[in-house]
Amino acid sequence: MQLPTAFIEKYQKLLGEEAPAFLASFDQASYSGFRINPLKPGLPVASLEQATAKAPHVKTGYYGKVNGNSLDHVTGWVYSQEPSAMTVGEVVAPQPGEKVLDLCAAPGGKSTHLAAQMQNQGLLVANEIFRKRANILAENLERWGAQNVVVTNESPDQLEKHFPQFFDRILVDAPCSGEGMFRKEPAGIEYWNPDYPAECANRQRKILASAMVMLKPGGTLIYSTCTFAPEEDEQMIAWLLKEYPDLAVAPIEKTAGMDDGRPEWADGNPELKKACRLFPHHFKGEGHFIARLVDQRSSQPEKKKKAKKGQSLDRNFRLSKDEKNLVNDWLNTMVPDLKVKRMVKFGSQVYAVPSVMSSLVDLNVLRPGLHLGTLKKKRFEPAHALALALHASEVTRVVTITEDEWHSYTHGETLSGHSEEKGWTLLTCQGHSIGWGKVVNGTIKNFYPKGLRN
Ligand SMILES: C[S@@+](CC[C@H](N)C(=O)[O-])C[C@H]1O[C@@H](n2cnc3c(N)ncnc32)[C@H](O)[C@@H]1O
Repeated sequence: MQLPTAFIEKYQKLLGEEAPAFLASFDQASYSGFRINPLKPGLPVASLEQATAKAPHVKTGYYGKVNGNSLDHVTGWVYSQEPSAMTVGEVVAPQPGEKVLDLCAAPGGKSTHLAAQMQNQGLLVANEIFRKRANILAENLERWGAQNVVVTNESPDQLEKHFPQFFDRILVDAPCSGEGMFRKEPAGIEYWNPDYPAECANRQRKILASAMVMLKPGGTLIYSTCTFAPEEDEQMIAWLLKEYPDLAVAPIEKTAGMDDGRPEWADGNPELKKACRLFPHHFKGEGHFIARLVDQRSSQPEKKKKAKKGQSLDRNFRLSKDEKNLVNDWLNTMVPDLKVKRMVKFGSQVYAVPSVMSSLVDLNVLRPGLHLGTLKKKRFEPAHALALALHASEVTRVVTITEDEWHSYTHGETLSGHSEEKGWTLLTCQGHSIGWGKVVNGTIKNFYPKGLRN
């Protein structure tokens, strides 16, 4: 690989004796990996057969490639993620019930990992600044079947106005110079110049300043990049510690091949050793930097905010009584155990909002929670996202189809010869919830979203 001379000289200086091994790693093959989804009701057997090894550092992680068109992938039983990137979610370690923010979230590798650990309890806000990327993020989270995720499309400085001191845990997986992606995406090398890391660092400081506005006293901030540049890594943590004296670096458990942070590449503060570096000449992955910081102010018990008279968290998004009844009747018949405490509509689209979510007003929200379905004239049509978030055991009417039929279904075809009982049914294939069908005169009408058909 043709690396820029200035890049080579920089790392020769920084790494000394280690530099030849580091630079040689750019000519070696890159690593692929995937995580399995514990929110789904079984193991993705076909994908696991493709795994080359278990990733020892991530509970749900494996080395190997998954097929993007496979049943496992299309139904969200697996997520393809590079093995060093999956270390981040493991360090974030969100707990069920917490309020968590993934501030730079698209396309959703880390968000899906966080959602998996939260077990549908609490709130994960997955935010992305660019609309197109935010749409991809929402799609990936929908496949993953997480029920407690709100997807927003805001810049960090807008988001901070909405969520002051709100989150228990914030991940800033920062836009960076991406030196750890050179092997996978060599085109990225063209953007690199000696000043690029410093430019990225300016942007990262702004993003981190917004993150700090949103962090609760006593909360945890996780900062990660996929670059080796000290300006964006140790020097960024040194800056945080100076700017926010309440923050302290917390240790990260390191397994084979993981390096300590390098204090000598910043201000010499030995605390920086607690950060984690993943170098491709030591670790089987593309490269990452991760630091965990804890706010040492004591956490305060939450005050319940009273909605002002005539206002509510969801004003503008309320369903009428009739609309609510329509949705609840459908849910009670088809998914009796799904209890929706907070329901909103965006246009004709109905969502279940995580109850600890703040107001939706004045926030650019793509997905305010689990998409339940669409209000049609006097009827309710369930959303594809709802099918992907449910297990067959939770749904009163289920039809199991073969893999060949699943292919036909994804092409938009109707299915025949299954069920005589009229009405909605969840379709499953090899235990995977794949979407909705509606039985009419012995055939199953296809409700696979047109935009996903192939
Ligand atoms: C490293 S990527 C995130 C990858 C993601 N966390 C994942 O695991 O799939 C950084 C993200 O930050 C977004 N970004 C770019 N500029 C930004 C800014 N000024 N503020 C916030 N996010 C920004 C990018 O669009 C990109 O999606």
